[in-house]
Amino acid sequence: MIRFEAVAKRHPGADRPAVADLDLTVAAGTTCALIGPSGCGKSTTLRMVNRLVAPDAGRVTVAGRDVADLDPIVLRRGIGYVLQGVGLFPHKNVAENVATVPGLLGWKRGRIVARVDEMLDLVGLDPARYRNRRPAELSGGQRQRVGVARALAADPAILLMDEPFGAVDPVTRDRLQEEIGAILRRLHKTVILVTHDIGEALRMGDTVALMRDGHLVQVGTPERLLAAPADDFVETFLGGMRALRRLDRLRVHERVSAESASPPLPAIAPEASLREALDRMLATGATRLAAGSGTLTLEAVRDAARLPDGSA
Ligand SMILES: Nc1ncnc2c1ncn2[C@@H]1O[C@H](COP(=O)(O)OP(=O)(O)OP(=O)(O)O)[C@@H](O)[C@H]1O
Repeated sequence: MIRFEAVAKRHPGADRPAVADLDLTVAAGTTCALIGPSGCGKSTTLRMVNRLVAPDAGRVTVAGRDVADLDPIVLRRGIGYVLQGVGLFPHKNVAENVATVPGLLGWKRGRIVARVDEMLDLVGLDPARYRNRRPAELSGGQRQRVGVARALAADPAILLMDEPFGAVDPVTRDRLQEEIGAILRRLHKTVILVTHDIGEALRMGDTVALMRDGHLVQVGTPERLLAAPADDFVETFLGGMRALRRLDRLRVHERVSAESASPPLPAIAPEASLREALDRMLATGATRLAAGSGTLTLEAVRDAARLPDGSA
């Protein structure tokens, strides 16, 4: 369990606190998604858990112990940390990257080799194919998978993820959210996930904590936030998500226009959701997709995303 008790932090030279009077509990084995506008204090909150930032007031406890009383090096070895797009050692290969913490912990070589392969399998990378590659020889999504494998290698109880999928394309991001989310649930990890993406927060979070100006505005299950937003700010923040859920429900064939596609366009199955169609458009840069014998336009997807009363 991770607990923030009346935690406050003002960075040196800043005119206002990055985090103010924060109380938050993340139950063992659950994922808490921290979300809110840029600069609201999410990363500062996360970095107080592994002591990259020290609170000015209040305390942060892990499994009941104040992190301020723990040796930061020992503390960090027990916490996996995944960052956006970076963090892999560029001159080390995939296996060496994944082996970092087990190596620091003095594991025997045979155990490390077996663990590296196990972790690569876990995150969906064939060890034989990928273990000797350098990070530069991987796609963005594969790099993020290696980042997760490395963070989990020494089997930490806690994982801190700061915009872990922020640098990958939307289609890959969706897949990573599903797969990594399932792995973390299965392994019963206690996770704090910082994200800008409300879809990611609602998909991966057992609880979602919405912050604004250093304060916690609302915390609860995704269902609770959607059903009973605490105020207009939460409502507005969730508005985008409502539109995406609407696109999830509508099928491409419901919005296709009869005109045939020429010149050749990227194709989408008529049975696919409009959300998938939007992702395809974002990934390919195309504003029109071929769907069966018709065409789906970005305009049609935009129209569909609007709620009947026009509020989204
Ligand atoms: N090292 C620092 N020194 C001074 N001010 C800082 C420092 N780190 C963060 N801040 C300020 O503290 C506030 C909160 O920053 P923080 O990075 O926690 O927000 P965030 O919600 O994670 O933002 P983003 O979503 O843009 O990453 C911001 O106003 C930021 O400018």
